[in-house]
Amino acid sequence: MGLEKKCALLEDLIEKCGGCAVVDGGFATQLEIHGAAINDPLWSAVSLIKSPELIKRVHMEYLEAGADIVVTSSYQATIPGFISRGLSIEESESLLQKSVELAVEARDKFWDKVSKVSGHSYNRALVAASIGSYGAYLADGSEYSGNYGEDVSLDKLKDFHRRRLQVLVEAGPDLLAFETIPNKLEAQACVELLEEENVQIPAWICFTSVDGEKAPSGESFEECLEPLNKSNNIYAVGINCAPPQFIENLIRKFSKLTKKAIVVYPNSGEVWDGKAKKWLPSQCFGDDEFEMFATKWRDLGAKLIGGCCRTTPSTIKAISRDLKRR
Ligand SMILES: C[S+](C)CC[C@H](N)C(=O)O
Ligand SMILES: N[C@@H](CCS)C(=O)O
Ligand SMILES: [Zn+2]
Repeated sequence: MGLEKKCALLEDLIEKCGGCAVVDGGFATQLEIHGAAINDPLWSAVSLIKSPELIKRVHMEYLEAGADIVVTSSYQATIPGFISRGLSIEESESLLQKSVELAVEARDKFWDKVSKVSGHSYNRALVAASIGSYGAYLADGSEYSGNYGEDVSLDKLKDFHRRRLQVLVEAGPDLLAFETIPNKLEAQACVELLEEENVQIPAWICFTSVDGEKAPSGESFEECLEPLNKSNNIYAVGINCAPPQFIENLIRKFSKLTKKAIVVYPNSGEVWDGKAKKWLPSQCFGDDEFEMFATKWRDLGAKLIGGCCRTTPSTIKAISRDLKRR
């Protein structure tokens, strides 16, 4: 299936949802709720090695909550990351492939079950392969600073992303989700790579923001979106894992800067301490607040809305209930 047909699948889904599809919530958060130990350089991707069944369970929980799109467990899964754990290249690539398979299996199993129930309100979900930023791989919280150092060039970022992208694409997801991109250079690397590799799967690129105005690097979103707006591979652009109170302003800003669909899936408002590897308490938003926010974000034009870290299936249930109240 070519790029146009895959884009049409996503467009159909958004239409079936009444104009705004629901993305799932914090994947790592739900793993932890089930007791997974992810204080690890591979973070949530450590579960691909240790507990693949749990990954499937978490996908199922988000599907049951009403997610129309599930994001795979590959955010911090990288070939060099797995190799530094003693795995071979072949084993590393097969874990990346597995991340897509687990989500596809969960989606198919769930859809097989609910599609037989008359009057159900679910849609057949799509699977988005997560591609975390270079900063996520560094595991030092630099996805929130954008500070990759002087020696990180466009080519280095493309080299970092290339093989993982090829393997994930080969595994056949419906979408690609570039997550927590903190600067223009990496956004540009991702776009150029999609083109160079002739990828036929629509992608979204989401940035983080720590001030609600700019990318973490200090670059304006006008600059950051410039290479994305020109690309046919990019279906949507937006923000993930930033605090929810920033989102309204950022949707307004993005609507002036792009014709692409807008995707937002903020975290709960807590702040990641990259050194201590834990979430610090901060102004934190619960499910009821997310439900109210979701209506507002939809009315402002967002086409894909969900939650990121520290949100759970109950958050997604609240968002889904709200957005699908027709
Ligand atoms: C989205 S952050 C909470 C993921 C974890 C981070 N890359 C780290 O390893 O510290
Ligand atoms: N999708 C990621 C989080 C991105 S910040 C995960 O939970 O593994
Ligand atoms: Zn997150």
